[in-house]
Amino acid sequence: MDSDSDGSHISATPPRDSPPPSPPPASARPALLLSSAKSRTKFKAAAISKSTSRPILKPKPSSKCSKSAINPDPKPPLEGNPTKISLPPPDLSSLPFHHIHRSGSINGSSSFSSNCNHSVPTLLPVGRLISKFASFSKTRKENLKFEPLESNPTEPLLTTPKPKAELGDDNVVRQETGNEGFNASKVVKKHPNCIESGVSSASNASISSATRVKFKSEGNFVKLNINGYGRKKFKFKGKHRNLGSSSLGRQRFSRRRKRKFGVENKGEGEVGGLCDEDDHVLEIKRVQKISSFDIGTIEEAVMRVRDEASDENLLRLLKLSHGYDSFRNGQLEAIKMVLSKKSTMLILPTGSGKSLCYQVPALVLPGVTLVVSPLVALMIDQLKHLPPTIPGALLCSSQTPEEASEALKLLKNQTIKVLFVSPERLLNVEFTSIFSGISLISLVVIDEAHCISEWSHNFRPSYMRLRGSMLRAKLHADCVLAMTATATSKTLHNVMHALEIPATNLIQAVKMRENLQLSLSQTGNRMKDLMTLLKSSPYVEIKSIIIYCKFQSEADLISRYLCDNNISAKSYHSSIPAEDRRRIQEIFCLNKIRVVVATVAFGMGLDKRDIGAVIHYSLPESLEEYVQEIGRAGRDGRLSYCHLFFDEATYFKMRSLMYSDGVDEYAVKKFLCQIFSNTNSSGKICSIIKESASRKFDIKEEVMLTILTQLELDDLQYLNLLPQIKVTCTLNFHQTSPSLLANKDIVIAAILKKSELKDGQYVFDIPSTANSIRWQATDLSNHLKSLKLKGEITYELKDQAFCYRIVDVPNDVCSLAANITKWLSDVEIYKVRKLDAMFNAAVFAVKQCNKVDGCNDHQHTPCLQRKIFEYFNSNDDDIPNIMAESSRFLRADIKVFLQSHSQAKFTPRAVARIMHGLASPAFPSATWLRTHFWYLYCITNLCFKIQKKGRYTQVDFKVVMEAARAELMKFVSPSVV
Ligand SMILES: Nc1ncnc2c1ncn2[C@@H]1O[C@H](COP(=O)(O)OP(=O)(O)OP(=O)(O)O)[C@@H](O)[C@H]1O
Repeated sequence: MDSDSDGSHISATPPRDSPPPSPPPASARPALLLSSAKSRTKFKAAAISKSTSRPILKPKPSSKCSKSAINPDPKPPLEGNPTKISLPPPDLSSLPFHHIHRSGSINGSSSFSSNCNHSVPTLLPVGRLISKFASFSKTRKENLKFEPLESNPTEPLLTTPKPKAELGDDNVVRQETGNEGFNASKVVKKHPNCIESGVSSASNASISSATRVKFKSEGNFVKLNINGYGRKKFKFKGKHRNLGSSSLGRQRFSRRRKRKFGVENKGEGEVGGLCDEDDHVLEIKRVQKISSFDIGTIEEAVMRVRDEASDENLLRLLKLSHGYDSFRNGQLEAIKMVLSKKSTMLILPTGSGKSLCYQVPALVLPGVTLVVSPLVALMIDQLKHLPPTIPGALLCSSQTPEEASEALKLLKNQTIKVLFVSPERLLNVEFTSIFSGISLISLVVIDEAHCISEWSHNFRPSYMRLRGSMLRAKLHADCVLAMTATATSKTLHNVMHALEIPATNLIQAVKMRENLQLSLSQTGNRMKDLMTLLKSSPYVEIKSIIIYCKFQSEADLISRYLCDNNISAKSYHSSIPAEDRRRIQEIFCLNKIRVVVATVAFGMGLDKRDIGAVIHYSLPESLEEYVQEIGRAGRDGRLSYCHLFFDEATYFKMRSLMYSDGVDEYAVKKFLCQIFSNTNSSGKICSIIKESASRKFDIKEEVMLTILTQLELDDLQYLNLLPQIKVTCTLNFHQTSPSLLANKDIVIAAILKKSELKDGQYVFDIPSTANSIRWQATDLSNHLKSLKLKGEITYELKDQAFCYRIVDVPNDVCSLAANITKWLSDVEIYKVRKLDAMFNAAVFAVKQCNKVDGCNDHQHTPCLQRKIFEYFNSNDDDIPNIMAESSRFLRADIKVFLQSHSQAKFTPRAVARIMHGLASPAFPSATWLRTHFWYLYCITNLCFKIQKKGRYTQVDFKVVMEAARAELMKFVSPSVV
């Protein structure tokens, strides 16, 4: 069923297959951190400055602060040597995928592109991700030329039902079903995504996981992933014949399973089992539809659409290429807009099928469709989900040079129809030079387009550099499709402005799907309440759940706790190695674990259709984040459950954290001085070592990048950003002597001139050496690599740096610094407002909802949907908050703190951070948590003394900063009161 609704409809979703959930047990009132609880329960209007558009303009020169005022060597803000925390470089050796070349692709014989050759490889994603599929290995050997894949002997074949003991969920199921009396309300009907209960749970679970692998749509790959059944019969005439055989095999396999397990599945468990089968049947039918037409028929359909992009022609093409019977809300409109070369902004809810809106045009348009995606994992996932009729490839930083050049070759030959790239790659000069003078790209798709806007919940500096003018100039792309699921009107305006999309070309459907039942509760003991929730109906029966939390440590703790309580769970966050994360996502998708406890890092691009519940253990940072995360539930259209736990203590902590990126004008000015310190450097490569600069200016690396990105943008254009590299090289010679090698190698000659000899090793700076011979730094690095391969040298690189080329030097650094600081501060305020809006919506539902529109107990679908709708459709900047106005001890504490650290240099922000228990590059927690102002000490009911980070988190950060400013003034000149 298509569960999407049109924008006009915002209402509660009546349960389709199961009764409404019985409410989780009432949770305790939250314990307040400080004694001034009264003042915090009242809302007060926030004094927040209003700003709507990018405020930075090239500053006019002022007499005080001119080019000459640039001081290249600012003093560090803190005397002494702050503890240095060095992070290991990312390990790029464990690449997540390879390319598979399958000779003689569908495209080869087609006229998708006039330039297409006859025997061209189709690129498919593969790698360890799928290496364990034995059936696939077979296919590989027979039909395809593949790279060797790693096999995991410990891992059973997914197509084989697992022995009971291996299924971690079994105990859980038994125990939880044995625990049914836990919740008073008895479940009559099961949630369709539920765990099968009873004795046969193991068998059922194994069916479930096995069949899910077989029937899950995995684009190019899975449709080739023959499981060994029914290979003889196939209808497809082209190279995709495996596709047909695969689906027939699936059908047969499914029937056998039905026969084998049908008896045990009777009763309650049957519901779940049948639902799986229903899915399978639908998927089989869809795949059969695609496979039962040959390429000629699809080509003909494409030609018809090219002649006339009518509803009828497009629908026919959709059926043939994707096997779907109809378009969903917004899809047809978006496809038509794109086919008529109109740049379009598309806002559709998560899981509503945005990808289809570029996939169909990719088939029809003559050139390549370039899809810009923020995450490698997302790109891989999207590539996997391309239908077999659309060959695609991707380019990302974690590829080997061979893989990247292979993908580029396919792009140039137009053997692919879709290329996924990261924004960084798209901005790379080497990449864009491919397109100079030729029109290869028909359409540029910006996925997760909200990342362009600094006002979005997910701003990415590299996305900000994507501009309509740049795409036209560098890629000759005359049509842009920007897609997102969540954007406020301010974000939307920003994105459309950046990409030059006319206001009329906006397609927007409802923000949320209707099959999500939203509930929430204020909690005093989240872990206890979470366990209660998971053991009560309907959650106890749901077989696939995501729990979102704010902190990595929380995720680890909860997953351990769940495992200890016989709920199979894994934690997922960015500190977990990429390979392990990939594996966790994979086993979750195969329903081998029931719960993933994750930070925000999990879920982008996750297309698991049967997630039955999303639980927020912590408040999301914004309503956008909330909508996006709950949108991962119920993608199969079935009623799914989303519960949010919130409490004031976590809100205060999160609100405080929002200020951890902030910078002072003073620091920005010093940073700008450093950037432009070499005024004679026009055209040369400059670099700033990230780690040391971050400590020196007390600015986080991401914020430094944001500032540099601002300086590059159209309205300023002071510099061009270059790829980041490690700039310090320590080199050893092995075969030829240095001087002899220098005679025949210009790079070595330059290195000898530029390097210092330390312990027999040559230490030099790569950018300045490259400048001395007018080379690109990346070319010099490549040259060193080739000398290393020849055995001439070995070397080590360190000091990751921002690299840039200066275009223009600002006349007035002071006002430029002021403008940038103001802009950063506005972004910070906006982020805080988003959190306030999220918290307020939760508080409203719990405390103010009159429960007349269908809300009851903890279930607040209608009122939360209304709040979300209002949020996305209003420009209201005046969002109230519950922060304390001040504390009577604040000034006194700051005074004592300054007196006891009189040797250190503080800014008001640095002091406020310490009072909020926030670390910064120059004031790392390793050093500063020793001060007792870092923590708040509380005495619990049981007379235990516990410490909580952030003594003043309940007081607005800006208020603490102002108090610090006043005390610092007094401290510096005691006459100031
Ligand atoms: N017209 C259609 N009919 C039926 N299913 C469809 C249709 N269009 C897309 N789908 C299916 O909907 C699911 C979600 O599609 P897709 O991943 O493109 O969603 P999305 O909007 O990009 O989601 P997200 O915002 O989470 O990335 C996919 O499994 C896809 O095959």
